[in-house]
Amino acid sequence: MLKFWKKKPPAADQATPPVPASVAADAAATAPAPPLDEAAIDAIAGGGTDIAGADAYADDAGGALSDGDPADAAAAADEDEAPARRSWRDRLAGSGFARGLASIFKRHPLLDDAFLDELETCLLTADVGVATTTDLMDDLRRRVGKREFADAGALLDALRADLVARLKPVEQPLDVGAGGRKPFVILTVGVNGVGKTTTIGKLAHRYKNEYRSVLLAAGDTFRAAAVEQLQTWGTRNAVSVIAQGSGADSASVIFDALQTARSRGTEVLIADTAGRLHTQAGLMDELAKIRRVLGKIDPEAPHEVLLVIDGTTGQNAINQVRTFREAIGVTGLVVTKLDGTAKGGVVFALAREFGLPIRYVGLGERAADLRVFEANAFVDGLLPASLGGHG
Ligand SMILES: Nc1nc2c(ncn2[C@@H]2O[C@H](COP(=O)(O)OP(=O)(O)OP(=O)(O)O)[C@@H](O)[C@H]2O)c(=O)[nH]1
Repeated sequence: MLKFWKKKPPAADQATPPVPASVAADAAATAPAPPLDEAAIDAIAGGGTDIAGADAYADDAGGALSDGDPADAAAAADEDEAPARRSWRDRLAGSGFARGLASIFKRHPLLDDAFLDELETCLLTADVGVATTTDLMDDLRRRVGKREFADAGALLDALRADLVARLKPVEQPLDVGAGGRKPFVILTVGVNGVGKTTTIGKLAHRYKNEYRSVLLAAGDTFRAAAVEQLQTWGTRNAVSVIAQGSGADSASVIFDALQTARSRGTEVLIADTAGRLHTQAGLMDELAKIRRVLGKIDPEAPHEVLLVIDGTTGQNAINQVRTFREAIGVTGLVVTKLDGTAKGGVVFALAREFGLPIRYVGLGERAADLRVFEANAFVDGLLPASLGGHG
């Protein structure tokens, strides 16, 4: 039994945020489109019709196709790149995990029981999860018992190696050029407020910087501000956004966007969806509908279903992955908000529980703060750089 439980129960799972009850009226410049008629889509898709003029199509569909101003995009890029890119350590230093570990190694020069107990508590409170913590601590206690470590520095090296080994299997970057799919369709899903729209903006920035053509689909038709937010990212990065009025059918918007992307030869299509609690069966069904209608144009689409997880969520993230995986099938994860006060340990819990690729992590709000997940950099960012004479 873990010693931690004898002292203090773990924090209760953080509740997921509520669904927004209303949408801002001013964002709905166009009337909501009627719900998507899947029979009509069969007719379009079956006929293999491609759209001749994407702009005209978007307008006809009551959509707003906002092309970004390259000058704005350049300014945004300057703004994002101007200060030197901050290191992983810099970004993760504020996390509960990093601060806890730094403090333990500073206060305990000796590898005694007090040190090991505190380390165990730190892992658990940082949301690493009971199973992983048990594994890790059993191994460290055994090796300390055998006097395998000459000093705290040697134990730190062992801890680093163990943590990296746990994350290496999920270090699988997303290759949007894979298989020559055009467009490569990314569908982003997740509960409310986890950072889906922001992540899409950052991805658009990243792919544009890789000289890829990108189109965004404003499929979050529930929260009007999400459409504006996406259009702002689109403008900043000179990326078109396909949108319809608020309350429009999400599947219809994303279907339009895929048609448009195909007709333009766009390389990457990224679709936003409304935040939904994993307990809302109706909204979860909507995701299945999106997959169905995309499949009518391209049976393999979406090529990536990215589930965005808020890094501060704690163990509730496990339930979210489970439910979204059942509803739509998840192929990759993005863990956001690992900067600031996030505990960070949930990344280890997710890796152990699901083994799903962690494609990106969010280390801040700026475009350049979305990083391709790297196990070594992440673990090094959490662990103390040096033991300041205690090693
Ligand atoms: N510090 C930090 N903030 C982030 C990060 N990613 C997103 N955010 C912030 O999180 C908040 C919510 O982000 P959104 O992109 O609106 O979240 P969403 O999932 O689209 O929200 P809904 O549409 O309501 O479901 C915003 O204030 C973002 O700036 C990150 O990696 N770090």
